[in-house]
Amino acid sequence: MVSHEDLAVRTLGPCRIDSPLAERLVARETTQHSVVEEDRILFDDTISMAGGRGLPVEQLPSLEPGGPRKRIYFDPAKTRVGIVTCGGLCPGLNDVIRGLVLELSRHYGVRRIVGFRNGYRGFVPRYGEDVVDLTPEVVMHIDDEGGTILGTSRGEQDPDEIVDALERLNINILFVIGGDGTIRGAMDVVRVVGERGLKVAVVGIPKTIDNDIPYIDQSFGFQTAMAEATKSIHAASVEARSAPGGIGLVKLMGRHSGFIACYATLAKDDADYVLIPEVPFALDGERGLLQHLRRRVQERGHAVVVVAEGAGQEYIEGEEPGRDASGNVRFGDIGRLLRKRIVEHLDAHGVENNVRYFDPSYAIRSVPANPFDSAYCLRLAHAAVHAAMAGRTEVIVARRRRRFVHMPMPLAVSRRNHVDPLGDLWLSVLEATGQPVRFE
Ligand SMILES: Nc1ncnc2c1ncn2[C@@H]1O[C@H](COP(=O)(O)OP(=O)(O)OP(=O)(O)O)[C@@H](O)[C@H]1O
Ligand SMILES: O=P(O)(O)OC[C@H]1O[C@](O)(CO)[C@@H](O)[C@@H]1O
Ligand SMILES: [Mg+2]
Repeated sequence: MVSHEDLAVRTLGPCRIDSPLAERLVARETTQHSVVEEDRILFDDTISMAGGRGLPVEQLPSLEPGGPRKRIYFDPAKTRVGIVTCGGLCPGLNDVIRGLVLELSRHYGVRRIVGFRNGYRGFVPRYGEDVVDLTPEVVMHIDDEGGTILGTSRGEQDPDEIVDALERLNINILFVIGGDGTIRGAMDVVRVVGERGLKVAVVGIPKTIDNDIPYIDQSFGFQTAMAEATKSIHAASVEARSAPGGIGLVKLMGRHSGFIACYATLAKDDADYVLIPEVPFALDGERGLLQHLRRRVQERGHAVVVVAEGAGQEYIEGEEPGRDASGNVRFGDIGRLLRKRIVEHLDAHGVENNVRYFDPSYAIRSVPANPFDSAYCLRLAHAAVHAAMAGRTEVIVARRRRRFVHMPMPLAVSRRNHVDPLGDLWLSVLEATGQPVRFE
């Protein structure tokens, strides 16, 4: 259970400098639409959860609100900022970079902003990466493209070498844009910064198309990626309906969390089966997927199956799961295995079949952000700049139940966000597909 202590935000010191944004804050008060800096946002949102703690309201776990402060820690004229993007691509990375640079330069008057190339290796001299000056002119139209203008990478780097680079360049604020691995890396940087007695703020903007960062509303880029995924489901459905015994099979990203598969399915209500890592399924047997699918094809002539890449890994034999440079597990291809097993099963039962396999893979995450995600990225970037200028460190900025908040990095990596097999989302998926609660 998340406690008050888990939500405590670290700061570099007292805020003694008037913020250039202070005038705009004079009339602000806590409302449905804003939370003033003196206020806190309750963590629990049901009476049973909050009441179950048995605490007076002021002692309930609460989050620090995001947003501009009247007084800030860093003197903008003397502040030097670094930005890095790490991990896999996600729609909106360029929007976040652009938002950071524009907010820092236009509203706070920060003049020295650099981008480190290709993730954490951009700090390490032996890779020979250059450092990019990020000005408003450089970033103005980068949101038109997917990817990240800074490049990204996986793979472990020595936090001491990262902090050496921060020291060499006199960086006061580091923005890290990345997923759980990136945030863990940032926590190592914070540790070394502390050991050396430096005053460097490290603020994260969480990035994951898998939507697997806990305690936040959907992560940026998720909506865009999910919308892209619907195109493959639609194509699979068209193919399936246009051939005798047509079966459209779509594999979507989602290593440990099946959010993309679930939401894309709900958005394009064409799928008959959704398989996700969180819900194990039996392939064989009277109540297994294959029998069910065969009956469905015999009755209705076609079917669409959506599978998240991390689902059903226990069926992939003979292949030791590999690891990527960051140590993340590389899964076997559940889509190809399903295709093989479906064809074998239907052939064995003399059922005509035409299986079409779609693997949109990277295509869903390399596109530019849609307008919703672009706006979301910009607002996250604003919140990140406000947090950093106020000396917050080892935090990510996040939106939780539509409020922008500061969340300590340790909490953000304390667990993974999963589709709850007993929760509302999975229930909606079951209702939309009509598939059984379990294949067992
Ligand atoms: N446990 C860890 N401790 C320190 N650094 C880490 C850790 N895990 C990953 N990193 C570093 O963070 C960077 C990005 O990590 P990773 O490749 O796991 O992507 P990610 O940020 O989790 O994003 P994605 O959502 O694409 O998985 C890499 O340089 C990696 O070495
Ligand atoms: O092949 P890459 O670039 O390492 O990334 C693939 C992985 O990255 C993600 O997009 C995010 O972690 C996963 O869904 C996917 O398995
Ligand atoms: Mg990760």
